[in-house]
Amino acid sequence: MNPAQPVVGVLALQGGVAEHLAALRRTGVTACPVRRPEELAEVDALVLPGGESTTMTRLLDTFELFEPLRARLREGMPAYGSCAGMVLLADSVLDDRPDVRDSPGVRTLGALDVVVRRNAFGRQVDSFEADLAFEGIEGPALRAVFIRAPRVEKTGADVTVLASVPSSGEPADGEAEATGGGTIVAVRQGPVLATAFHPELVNGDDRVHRLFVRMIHENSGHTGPVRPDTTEDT
Ligand SMILES: NC(=O)CC[C@H](N)C(=O)O
Repeated sequence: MNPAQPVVGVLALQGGVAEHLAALRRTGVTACPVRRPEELAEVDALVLPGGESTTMTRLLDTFELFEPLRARLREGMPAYGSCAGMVLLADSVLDDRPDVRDSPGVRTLGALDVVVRRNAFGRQVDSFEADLAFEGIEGPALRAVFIRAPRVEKTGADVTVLASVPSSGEPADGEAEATGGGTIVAVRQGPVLATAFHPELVNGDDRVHRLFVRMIHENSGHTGPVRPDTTEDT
């Protein structure tokens, strides 16, 4: 039995939980915060917001959510991670310090066949905004807000690159090949979506959340409409 609209959870340990809930609700789905394993069991899909991936790793353990969440992802639950959420969904995470091989303190959920580097845009540009072309999203360029953002440095064969920004500095190993020269900032693999930026912070543009809700519908046979793109219902 599939109700017409899915129930979408937002991992509510840290970060822009309220903003993601509001954006999801504007698309027409039921959205609720998830803090406990019982709440995770009730949702059809999950958003992992930004924050600090080391802190979120600790909180996932404290709230006994890490293993149940990894299990749901393995079973194919649709998920969308923004910024630190992208870091957590990755298979493998590199630190911003080039001398450190892996990122200590981050335990990843392994739902995306990508290598992600944390804080990849350097200290001088802790935050910036960019207008992006985004595959699967129509209309004007997407305004993207990056805050101590990660980047994707390698993608597996089943990963689709959805958006890149022009590279500054030296490309990482394999990056030029994967991106045609840009730095990858949004990817999809099956029912899993990730962006290095924060669409929930851009008022009046819910197109990334609408894309995610369409992915949930595709994946699960939910039949209800995704409200069309409009800036009027914000
Ligand atoms: N805005 C964010 O989510 C920042 C992510 C943070 N720099 C991390 O690596 O976890």
